[in-house]
Amino acid sequence: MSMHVIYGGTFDPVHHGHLRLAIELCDRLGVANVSLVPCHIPPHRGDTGASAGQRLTLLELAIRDEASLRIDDRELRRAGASYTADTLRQLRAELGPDEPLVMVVGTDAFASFDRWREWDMIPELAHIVVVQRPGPALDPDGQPAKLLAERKVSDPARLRESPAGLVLALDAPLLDISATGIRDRIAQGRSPRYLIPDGVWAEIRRQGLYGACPDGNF
Ligand SMILES: Nc1ncnc2c1ncn2[C@@H]1O[C@H](COP(=O)(O)OP(=O)(O)OP(=O)(O)O)[C@@H](O)[C@H]1O
Ligand SMILES: O=C(O)c1ccc[n+]([C@@H]2O[C@H](COP(=O)([O-])O)[C@@H](O)[C@H]2O)c1
Repeated sequence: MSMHVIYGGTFDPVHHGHLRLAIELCDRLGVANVSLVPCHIPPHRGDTGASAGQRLTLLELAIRDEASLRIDDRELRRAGASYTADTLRQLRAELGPDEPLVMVVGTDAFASFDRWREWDMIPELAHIVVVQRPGPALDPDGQPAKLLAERKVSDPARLRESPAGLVLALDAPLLDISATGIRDRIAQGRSPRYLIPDGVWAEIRRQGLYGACPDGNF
């Protein structure tokens, strides 16, 4: 039985931390591809530095030569805030009731999982892979930690045994890169090279995104 894996984010801009994790997920979960799902209007955060269309263009440039990475632009085609429960419901309707569906989040995003729209529906629709990122540990008394404790598995193979409902805490090596750090760097006139793909940086400069100077040094 195949398994569908989605990795959602604002990707403002996409960076090598995201891309490396997506490749690592293919290996660890044993899937041929992972779908990156850029959000249209991110819930629970302020305005983005680049528009949804610009973030999509950067993502397309980033994965152009990588067959195992796909873009699922369904959130960009929906008006309003991009709620993950809506995305998973749409995907579940397309995949049918039996195919395992997996959603990937970093610990920073999972820490506030109980503030997501219809969060308690999400484990009914998908498995959750939580990837450890540097930062504060989960509040042991909070709902996300409870969900993890109740549904935790450590073997990725378990995800193939049911369509939804399990939480896999994945200890993958992560690159210490954040989109915030990249936006700050660019705004200060410093180079983000080797943190993001060269094609993404060239496009950021071409469009003058995040305060980049189009004529500046590569
Ligand atoms: N370096 C990284 N390695 C692995 N996962 C990451 C990394 N950076 C972000 N993620 C995860 O990718 C998803 C999307 O992240 P997002 O687009 O918000 O990137 P970000 O770098 O955290 O951005 P920002 O700094 O703007 O918050 C989240 O689940 C987040 O935890
Ligand atoms: O559905 C929600 O209420 C919700 C609230 C916060 C974040 N999310 C999703 O979590 C993913 C990571 O979010 P972010 O802000 O770290 O890019 C992204 O796909 C968001 O759409 C979803």
